[in-house]
Amino acid sequence: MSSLEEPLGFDKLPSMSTIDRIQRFSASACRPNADDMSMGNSWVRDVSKGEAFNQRAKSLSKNRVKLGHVCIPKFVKIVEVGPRDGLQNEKNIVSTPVKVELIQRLVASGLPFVEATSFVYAKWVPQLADAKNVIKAVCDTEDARLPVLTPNLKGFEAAVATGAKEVAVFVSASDSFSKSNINCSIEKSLVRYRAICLAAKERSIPVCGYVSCVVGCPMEGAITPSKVVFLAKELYDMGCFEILLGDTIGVGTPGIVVPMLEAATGQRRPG
Ligand SMILES: CC(C)(COP(=O)([O-])OP(=O)([O-])OC[C@H]1O[C@@H](n2cnc3c(N)ncnc32)[C@H](O)[C@@H]1OP(=O)([O-])[O-])[C@@H](O)C(=O)NCCC(=O)NCCSC(=O)C[C@@](C)(O)CC(=O)[O-]
Repeated sequence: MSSLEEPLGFDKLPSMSTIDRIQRFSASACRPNADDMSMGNSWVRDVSKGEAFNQRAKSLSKNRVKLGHVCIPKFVKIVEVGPRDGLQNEKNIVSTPVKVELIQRLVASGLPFVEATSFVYAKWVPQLADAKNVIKAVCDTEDARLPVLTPNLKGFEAAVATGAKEVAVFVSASDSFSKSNINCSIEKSLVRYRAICLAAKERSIPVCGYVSCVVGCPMEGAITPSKVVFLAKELYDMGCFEILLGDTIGVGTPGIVVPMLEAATGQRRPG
């Protein structure tokens, strides 16, 4: 067993009293600062885009504290995705009022980020066909940010017209997964997301960027970190204020996730 695979004993965890309660539970605690929200501009002002991405990635990797020989993050940002990722796979369609209540209860429980729904093709994802009505009902929520998934400009325009204040784009590190999920190649999806980021910038709408299948794909198998690094940089350069790396099918182990994260945060050359 390598040191990375050793379980972290409870005695090594910081006690909850050492973590400020307000910091843990307030929505603003995890809100990106003005630079983070500015669609990447502040980081590309003085340096080339490649250096900007590396600098940003390195600064993110400083968010760590050492406990014995184990490094853990100083804080963990929780993004609750149940109303979107959870409900999109439900066999029975959940009614709009129940979805709205679910979002409101999640926010009331203290979660500062709740992914509310997605603006996708209803024929493909009928469970979320009521995205407009859900967003109309919750868009004035003040205690949390409620991003929505938008796969193309059509989805982005519909989301913003309905009242969404933050959107997310989602690229896959596997071309096969991309084709089966959004019916286009990785390259074509990046073209779509650039268009979304441009439109979002004009309206000061923050865009976060998902990379899915970061360590494994159900069709292509193992995914190399270099693909993740390439896509994270693409998303960052087009203006995403935050990059989320998803182990979509849950095949990650420390042995493969850690090298991928080190590559993505600029601490090692991607393999
Ligand atoms: C991306 C598309 C739309 C392309 O779908 P397409 O068929 O290639 O699109 P198209 O442009 O050829 O248009 C076909 C029809 O879709 C409509 N259309 C086109 N765009 C939209 C839109 N935005 N909203 C509503 N309708 C739309 C369009 O108007 C047209 O309607 P018709 O004329 O036939 O009636 C489709 O493939 C789709 O909706 N896919 C669903 C993808 C999805 O929701 N996947 C699950 C979420 S991703 C995920 O779970 C991973 C993640 C994020 O969680 C990360 C992780 O877990 O790691």
